[in-house]
Amino acid sequence: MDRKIHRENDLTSEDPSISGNGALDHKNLREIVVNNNVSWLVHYAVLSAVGESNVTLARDVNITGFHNVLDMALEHDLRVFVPSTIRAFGHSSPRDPAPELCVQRPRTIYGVAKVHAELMGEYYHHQYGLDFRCLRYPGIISADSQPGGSTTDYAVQIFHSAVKSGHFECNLRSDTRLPMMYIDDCLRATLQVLEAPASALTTRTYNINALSFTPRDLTQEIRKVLPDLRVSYRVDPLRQAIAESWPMALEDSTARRDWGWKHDYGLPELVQAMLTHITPGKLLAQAN
Ligand SMILES: NC(=O)C1=CN([C@@H]2O[C@H](COP(=O)(O)OP(=O)(O)OC[C@H]3O[C@@H](n4cnc5c(N)ncnc54)[C@H](O)[C@@H]3O)[C@@H](O)[C@H]2O)C=CC1
Ligand SMILES: CC(=O)[C@H](N)C(=O)O
Repeated sequence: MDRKIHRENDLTSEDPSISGNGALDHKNLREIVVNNNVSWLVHYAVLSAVGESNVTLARDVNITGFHNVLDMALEHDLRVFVPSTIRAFGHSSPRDPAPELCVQRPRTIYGVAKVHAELMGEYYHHQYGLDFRCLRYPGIISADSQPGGSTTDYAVQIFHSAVKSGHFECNLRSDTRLPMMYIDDCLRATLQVLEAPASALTTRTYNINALSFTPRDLTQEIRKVLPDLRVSYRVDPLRQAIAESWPMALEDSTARRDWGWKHDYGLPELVQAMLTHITPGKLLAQAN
């Protein structure tokens, strides 16, 4: 990519070049675009798990914020990438696997906003020629960021607990299978789709899949390294219901065919990478 990818900063950013509401601040967004010679808008800003408790704000950030991005893209001839999610599906979607094109009736403001983004991006692509690209991410597993309360976060928290106390209390049933992906695969897929020639793309919203596992599968794999790990289950009925409305896997043959998507991390590699990154020293530093 010849020009910069600029990350919109969040509301609490200490970056002096950014002020106000990030993605909601049209003037500020324009300044960033112009001053940084931006060519791609990579739009990650979102209210996810917390969105449900403040729907008005979630609507502003997740829907109005994306409208700002679209307007800016047309004004300045930019290309747009936005991630979507397994949350863009719902109870009435096929679950194993979820195809790229199917019924999507999510019941959270986060999921509804993501479907909205998929459709608006595709509309702008067909109507105005916007180069819009979107990947539906599975649950992303990363050692770098602390779990923020999302339903897939158990699969991050378990590593921190395993190293810190040797005990993890899981809020999902042991047989709940969800699609997941290690962060390195996610970032590589994102760069790959940004760099793919437009002529290779047969759709603008792609599913990407890596691995699917249950809390029990994950526990067994971690125990190969940390045999003393104890896991107990206290199921949160709300979370369990949410997880059961999501796909267990995503059908991603189009991405594999169009731009060569292929994940590197299976379950053993993911566990190895997470435990390598989460050391007791790091956990101590985070606690202080
Ligand atoms: N983490 C995951 O498992 C998955 C993530 N995704 C997508 O990836 C993207 C990043 O996800 P995460 O890092 O997990 O989310 P996150 O919730 O950790 O981060 C979202 C960021 O948006 C920022 N933000 C909120 N309001 C803003 C505003 N008005 N202007 C600018 N920034 C604002 C927040 O401060 C936060 O830094 C999101 O679009 C999410 O939907 C999709 C599927 C799975
Ligand atoms: C899949 C997601 O978008 C997120 N990680 C969540 O669990 O809500």
